[in-house]
Amino acid sequence: MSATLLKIENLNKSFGKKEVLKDISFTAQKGHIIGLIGANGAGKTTIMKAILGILPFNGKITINDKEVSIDKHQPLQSVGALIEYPGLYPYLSGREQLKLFATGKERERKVHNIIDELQMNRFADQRTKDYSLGMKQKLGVGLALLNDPQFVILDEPMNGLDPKATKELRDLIVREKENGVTFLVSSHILSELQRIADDVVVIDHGKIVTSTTMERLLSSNKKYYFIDTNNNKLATDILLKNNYQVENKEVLKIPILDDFSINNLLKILLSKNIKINDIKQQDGDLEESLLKVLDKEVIQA
Ligand SMILES: Nc1ncnc2c1ncn2[C@@H]1O[C@H](COP(=O)(O)OP(=O)(O)OP(=O)(O)O)[C@@H](O)[C@H]1O
Repeated sequence: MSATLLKIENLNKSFGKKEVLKDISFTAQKGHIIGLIGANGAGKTTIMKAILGILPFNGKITINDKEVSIDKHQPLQSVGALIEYPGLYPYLSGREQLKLFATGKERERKVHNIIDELQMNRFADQRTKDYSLGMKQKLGVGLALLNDPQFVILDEPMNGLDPKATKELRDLIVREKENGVTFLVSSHILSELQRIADDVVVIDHGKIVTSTTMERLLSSNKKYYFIDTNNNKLATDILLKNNYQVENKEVLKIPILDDFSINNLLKILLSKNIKINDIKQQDGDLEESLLKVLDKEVIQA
């Protein structure tokens, strides 16, 4: 059996004359967490709706090698999803709604487990009309995970969650992944998914900009030395003359490239009587580099 759970080939979608998805192709391997990253309006929700067969599209989508479309929903039986805002019944409690949607055997156990896992005990018996955005979001995630799905699609699940709830949700996703569940999780904030996603698909204006592993994306992030001296202007001039790159001249910001040697750099500065006040190493801001990639795409488009 193939290790590919989801396969999307040449997915195109227009609303009227507006092309919203342009030739999207990617796969999700079983047991992986795939982060779908893109700014608001990039097309994340539309991709998810296409996978769930709730809108017509051009192209081919398969789950476990079985085709999904607006009128082929059979492969979706083992799929759980939270798309946009969870549709909740305001006068039912969270527990009642979970009971309503629990299927198969052991419904009580499923409801009990999910309330426990998501730490919803405190508010599970309140009517959802009184829930905060974060509580609604948790219940929405609970509904998506309720029936022991093989594949879970979560659209911006961290929306409205405080840092503690965000961490709990991240931990839950990772635990479920360890049980073999596959996830497609969207966010417009890379750092929300940075620690959990195995693979990442970055989309912008309906096109894939990058599709790679999270590890590779992170390793493309530059590292820098930040050096403060008694004369940063002079130190910058000296380093530029010696073919170093210096990105910021207030405090010297020097990218660490392949053949970089901090010893050689310091030797040069010390030989010119420059005094080093401070030196530290730091990773670049991945979010920032990603935005640069996206900006370039926008300019080229
Ligand atoms: N039913 C619709 N009719 C017309 N345009 C639509 C429809 N649904 C989505 N769009 C447009 O498609 C584009 C992609 O929307 P989509 O909701 O997929 O983006 P997104 O990446 O999920 O963004 P967000 O995080 O803001 O939801 C947007 O320009 C949106 O306005």
